[in-house]
Amino acid sequence: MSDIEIAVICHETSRTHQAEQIAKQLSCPYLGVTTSSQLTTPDLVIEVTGEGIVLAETGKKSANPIKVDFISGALAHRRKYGGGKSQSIAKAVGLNKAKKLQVLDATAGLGRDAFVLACLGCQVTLLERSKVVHLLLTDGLNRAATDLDVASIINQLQLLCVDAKDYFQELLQLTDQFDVVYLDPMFPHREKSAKVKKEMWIFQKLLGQDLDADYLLDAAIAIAKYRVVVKRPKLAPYLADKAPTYQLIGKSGRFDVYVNKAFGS
Ligand SMILES: C[S@@+](CC[C@H](N)C(=O)[O-])C[C@H]1O[C@@H](n2cnc3c(N)ncnc32)[C@H](O)[C@@H]1O
Repeated sequence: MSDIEIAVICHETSRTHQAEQIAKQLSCPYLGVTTSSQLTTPDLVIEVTGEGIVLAETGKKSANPIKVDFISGALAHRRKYGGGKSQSIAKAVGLNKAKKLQVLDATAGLGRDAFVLACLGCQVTLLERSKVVHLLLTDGLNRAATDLDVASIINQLQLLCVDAKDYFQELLQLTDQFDVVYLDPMFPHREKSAKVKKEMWIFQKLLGQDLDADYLLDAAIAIAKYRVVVKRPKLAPYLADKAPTYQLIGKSGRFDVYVNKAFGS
């Protein structure tokens, strides 16, 4: 992981207590009531705002702050018009063959893939090891849990702040708990979209690359009842250099599917 500097700020005095608590939790400084564009250091700030918790760059050029939003924007659009079980992610986890799946998303990130899977009926346990990302995701989940349209979907998600390597060790004693293990470790992005670039840049600045990702594959295969799905950029090498049983290839990304056994067997 990278060792970039991060601090907490808030937009209104009424949020001071919450911001101080978050700073304490993350063991980083609290810089008071201000905005990211008014600061030049540190590199990144967590902004506690009336509309939720945001991760942003400091400085005048700060744009596209990262915030988890399951209620509106791209994920709301995907929930309504995303194509249901004909989407690649649905086929990759096996929703064209099994109706209800228990999925372990071992690299939760901003929870977008997990949310899509929950919209399609999966129960998803999410693991996130970064305390900052876990904070953003918890905030997004809490806000969405009070929204009438998405609350029932959010109920299908359970988030844990843990390193998947430790969690996998515990699971080796309890086989068959998860039908599918889903992995989407960080990989340097080459997509052209400015927004994605900026967001990935902030994320890579915060997290670095997941250099231990190869280790996750064998452990995931050992615990998944039916299959492991790995999301990769289209041209990326296989995780752990291991060829999958088959692939689903899209425009910019692909899913590598490692089958342990057929559904129902
Ligand atoms: C590319 S992001 C995942 C994006 C996610 N699929 C989404 O839809 O938002 C990868 C995330 O996995 C987390 N991660 C990587 N290795 C992990 C591990 N061993 N245990 C838990 N989380 C991990 C990183 O901190 C990062 O937040």
